Amino acid sequence: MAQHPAPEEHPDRPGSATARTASTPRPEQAEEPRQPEHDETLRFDLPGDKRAAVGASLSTGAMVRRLPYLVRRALGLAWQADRRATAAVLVCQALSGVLGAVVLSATAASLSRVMRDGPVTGRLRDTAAPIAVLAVSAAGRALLGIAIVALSGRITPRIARGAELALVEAGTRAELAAYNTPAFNDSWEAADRGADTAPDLLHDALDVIAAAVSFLAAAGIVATLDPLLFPALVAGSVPAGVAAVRTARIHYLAALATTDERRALRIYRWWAVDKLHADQVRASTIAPLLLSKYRAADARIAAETDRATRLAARVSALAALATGLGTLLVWGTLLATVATGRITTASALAATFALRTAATGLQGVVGTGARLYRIGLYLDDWADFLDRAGGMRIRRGPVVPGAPAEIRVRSLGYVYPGTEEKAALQDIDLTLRQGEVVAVVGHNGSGKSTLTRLLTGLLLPEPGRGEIPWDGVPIGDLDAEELWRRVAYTPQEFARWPLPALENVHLCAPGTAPEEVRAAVEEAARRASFDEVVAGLRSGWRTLLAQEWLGGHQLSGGEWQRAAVARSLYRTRQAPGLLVLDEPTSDLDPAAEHRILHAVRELAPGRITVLVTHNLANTKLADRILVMSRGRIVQEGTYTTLAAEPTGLFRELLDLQLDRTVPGQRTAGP
Ligand SMILES: Nc1ncnc2c1ncn2[C@@H]1O[C@H](COP(=O)(O)OP(=O)(O)OP(=O)(O)O)[C@@H](O)[C@H]1O
Repeated sequence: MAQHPAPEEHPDRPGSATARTASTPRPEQAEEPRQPEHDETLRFDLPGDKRAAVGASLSTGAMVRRLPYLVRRALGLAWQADRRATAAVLVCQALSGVLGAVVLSATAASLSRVMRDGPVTGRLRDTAAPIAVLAVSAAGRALLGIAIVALSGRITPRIARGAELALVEAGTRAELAAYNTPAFNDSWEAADRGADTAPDLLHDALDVIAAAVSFLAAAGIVATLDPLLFPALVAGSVPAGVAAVRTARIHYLAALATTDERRALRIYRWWAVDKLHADQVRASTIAPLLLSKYRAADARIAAETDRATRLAARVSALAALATGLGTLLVWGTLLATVATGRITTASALAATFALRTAATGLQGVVGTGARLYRIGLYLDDWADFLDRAGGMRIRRGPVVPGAPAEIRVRSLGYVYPGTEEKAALQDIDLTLRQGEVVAVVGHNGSGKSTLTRLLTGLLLPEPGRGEIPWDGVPIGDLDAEELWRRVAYTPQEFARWPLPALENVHLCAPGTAPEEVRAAVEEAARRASFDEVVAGLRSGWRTLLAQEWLGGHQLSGGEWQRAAVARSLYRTRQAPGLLVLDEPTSDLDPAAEHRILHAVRELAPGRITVLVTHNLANTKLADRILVMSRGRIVQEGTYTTLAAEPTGLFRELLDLQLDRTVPGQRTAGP
């Protein structure tokens, strides 16, 4: 059996036993009180998370009020997924309900006929017709049940895929800044779970409908036999119903309480087994550390789940006790009606059968209804994400930009969420003009990449923290799609798309004929030295480049970077506006780097070019260099002027880059 550490022993958990033990000095040593130190853990706290409140308010009344809406919603999803199958399933369900009622009344009729006074043969003959009806109806119901299962089996995978696709589409419509906010990540996670549960909604809705129909049919028969029995039936079923809702609430809240842990499990799992880090997992022998963190998170989930299960069991036990009393009430009422002669023994027998059916139906409505309600909460998260993309849906202005003649940056500052004490950018004032190549250099973390994300409109200036007008129009007023059509951008962490080489460069809309783009792609590839790579591929431009898939060709890091740069250079044909290359040659050999820098210069006329680099020799090709430190531009000039300054950051960095005399260095020669 796996030896999971007890949750309170987890060293990462602030306040955990181990953390306290590690940081609390023993009395004989405790001369100076020390502040306890704790590592930060993966936490995903959500200020203002509404779901805990929603879960806590889950009550029988709320569930009953919401049930019709949820059933409609489930059917709506099914309708979107497959109209004909949904219509067929509804017809089958209705027919099944009718046949259920027929079975019940045929049972009642045959029982009352067989228990009448008179000769046995006559009584048996009289039951033949209702029994035949009963048999045919029961067989019909069974067949309809099979049809319902088959039809919903056809619909539910379509609902699942539709819900998933809608979610992915909504995700691509969110602002980039969304990814920096915990609330967005959380709402994505919740929506993802909602998409997973969407198909269950149909199953449960169909079960609720079936249970409701069965209850109504049986209750109708009970009420016609003796109206007194009906309230007794309802009262007897209430405890089980309330328990079902309470149990659903306990499990929903437990799932909510372990959101962090479940997310941490996925993260540790990914780090442990993803191909991207498989070499480091082995070489740095980190597996035991990752697995211990995984086990600790798992243990916390197990502890919470056990607690919820114990609580739910207690609620169910109480409900079982109350259900016993309820059963006493129902059967006591039935016996009293027989004893007082309100109904005959034959009717009582029929009522027994109908009462059992009605009780099962009612419990089905409430029990499945509670589950439906819980799924409905997840589905709300999904629907909310589709509407608002986690509150971060891209909603920009309508202005369609042309290739910018001038991009200005005025008093720009930028603070990432959660880093209020340290602005990524401060007081940036800058003008970029068409035809110019501007290099950006500076220390790690000085804000270079952040600046490129703002210039390209991937991030927007926050209110009160400056403006970036493109030809006089604030960047937020530009239509986002149209703006990005004017941008060719290679980020520092470029994508390695799992696509054939040709598509990996042109990234055109589906259906684009290869011959339409081939010449331009080849030209871009030549400029980025990617042509040499393609020449060596087993199927040339048609080779699938997908390092994470078996069968996909593996490129080296530098070869991928050539592909990424070729992509941007190709795009300059369609996007004659702004070319931004963030560290485009960091993995390249000198020959490839040289060729790309030439291409940048060649392509400069007619566009604004921004080149972020740590290799200061590369800045010689720039018309202007911006030197950044701690979010500010601290120097500006050409290579010649900046290199000639006796002091300043550029000079300092240049000297360090040229200086390779280090202690212990061996001198050349014998
Ligand atoms: N998504 C993010 N969320 C929070 N802070 C961020 C985020 N991205 C960057 N930062 C912070 O903003 C600051 C500037 O980062 P940026 O990536 O712009 O620096 P850079 O100059 O490009 O660094 P490098 O040379 O290492 O690429 C850093 O302090 C960094 O920690």
